[in-house]
Amino acid sequence: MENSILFYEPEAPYGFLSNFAPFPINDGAVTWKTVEHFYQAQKFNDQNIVAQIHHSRTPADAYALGREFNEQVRVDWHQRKETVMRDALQMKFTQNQALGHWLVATRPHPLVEHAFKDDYWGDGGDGHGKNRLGKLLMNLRQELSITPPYNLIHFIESANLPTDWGIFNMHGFEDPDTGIEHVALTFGNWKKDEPVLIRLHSECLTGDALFSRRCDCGSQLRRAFQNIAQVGTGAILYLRQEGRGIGLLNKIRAYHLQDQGADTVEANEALGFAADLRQYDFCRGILHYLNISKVKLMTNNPKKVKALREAGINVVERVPIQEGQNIFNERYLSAKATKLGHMLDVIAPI
Ligand SMILES: Nc1nc2c(ncn2[C@@H]2O[C@H](COP(=O)(O)OP(=O)(O)OP(=O)(O)O)[C@@H](O)[C@H]2O)c(=O)[nH]1
Ligand SMILES: [Zn+2]
Repeated sequence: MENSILFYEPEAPYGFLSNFAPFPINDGAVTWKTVEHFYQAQKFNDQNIVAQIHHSRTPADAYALGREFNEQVRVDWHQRKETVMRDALQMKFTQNQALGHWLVATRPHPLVEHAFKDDYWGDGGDGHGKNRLGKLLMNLRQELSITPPYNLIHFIESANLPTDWGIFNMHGFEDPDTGIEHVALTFGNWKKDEPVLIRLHSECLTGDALFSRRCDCGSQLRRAFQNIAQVGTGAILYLRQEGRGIGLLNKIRAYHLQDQGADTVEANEALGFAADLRQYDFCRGILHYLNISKVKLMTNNPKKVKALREAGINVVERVPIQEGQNIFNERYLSAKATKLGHMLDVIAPI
């Protein structure tokens, strides 16, 4: 089939789809090194054989043991094997969180296990095979693509990003509803339940890229990078929510009104917008992809803490990030403190 994704070797492109790929699964009692270890072991009632397969060093060893004891395969194996494989794939792609997002990202391409020696699970090398593994993966992909958090954001691709504070990993996402692109920058590694230092940073072209002193964004972004580099691990979710969600040109219109005396909230409202249009629920999908469930959030904005908690993210600590106060942004910061509830030690009156 044209534009199919052919996979087989774990080290090759799309190798993460292979049952030999090094992603552990836990069946509630035991952790198995790979899907192949789990699958081969389910063939047998004899617990000695199961133990030998469980401890085998590689998936190839597990596969060979499954062949070696072929005479002792349970009599009902042929009826059971599809259910066993489906359960194994469900565990693999939901317990290894990024994998589920990678699987969904393969849409709409057909998935084919290009296995010359296997015309049941694979395509038999020339397409005559049943490709049952590819079909189970496509069924799971369809299921995940309509299930939170996989349907909140679509992972697209990752790349390295050398910065002034070290080499970060950049992960690109697309909001399936709006098409808006978002970026997450990660540094270092973390375990699943470890609290991670993060920043939800809303895009501010003027502050982040044009060195504006009208706001505190650019200083906060630099501080977020510094803090993460200092700690050694962390993530910056760079959210395309320019202008608190009203966009760049409307923000310039709002600035124009502020040049004539309005404050940052009055200007939004004069343009017919609420003070803050930003939504954060899609961040749950990004944090799920990054395997982050507990955060130390760098923010002065209580709404971001509330939004993440409502999205089921455990905000264990708020880390203040008061940076870049100056004569040009003191009115803006005062308005954020008095009208938007930001936790700022702002010195100047409105
Ligand atoms: N509409 C509007 N948006 C502004 C104005 N000044 C800055 N912004 C936007 O406000 C947002 C600031 O985002 P952040 O710094 O991530 O968040 P915050 O809500 O200030 O809270 P912190 O996390 O404490 O920084 C950016 O999208 C800016 O473009 C303004 O006067 N009007
Ligand atoms: Zn700004």
